[in-house]
Amino acid sequence: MENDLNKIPSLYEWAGGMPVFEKLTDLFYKKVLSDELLEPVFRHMSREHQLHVAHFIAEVFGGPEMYSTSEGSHFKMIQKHLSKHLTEQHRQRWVSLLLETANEIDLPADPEFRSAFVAYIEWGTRIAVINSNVDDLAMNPGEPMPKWGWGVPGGPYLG
Ligand code: HEM
Repeated sequence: MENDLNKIPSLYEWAGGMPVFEKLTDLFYKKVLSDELLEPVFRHMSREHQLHVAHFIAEVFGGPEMYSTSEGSHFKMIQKHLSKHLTEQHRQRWVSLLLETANEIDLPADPEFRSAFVAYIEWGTRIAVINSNVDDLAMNPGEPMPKWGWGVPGGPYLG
């Protein structure tokens, strides 16, 4: 019993599970496709794109292994960004629209969750821009998915 009470939830659980991640990317990519800077980058994205991104982030945050077992892998995700020639301007707009969406869908707004969320988004988007400016990458196709945790705060504030 004591263990249950003391168990620190994953970022995935704290966010509210898969429906929350799917809602986040659904609304986010609607914004992206109405944005004049990002629309040309995403115009040809696959129909599954937004779901795959939801499942990828959910898995990184401790959710089920949906992306890596049936939709892609860390290696395939990295490959999707190669040669896309993304700029810092693209990245900043992407981050800004995602955070705007997070507020609109009431993603948990506590300091601990948001600091972990933003840290991951900063990390992931900066890597996406770096990879998008090369045409090839020496990477092990079996590279495991990244795993993100609560960082310095160590968990949510539970009163
Ligand atoms: C944390 C940051 C990011 C994550 C987790 C992420 C995740 C993903 C994933 C999982 C895919 C593969 C989707 C699929 O399998 O259908 C993908 C593709 C892609 N991403 Fe990202 N991404 C990130 C940042 C960015 C940024 C900042 C941009 C551009 C501003 C970007 C542009 C793209 C594009 C253009 C594709 C290919 C879309 C297509 O043609 O299907 N990504 N991303």
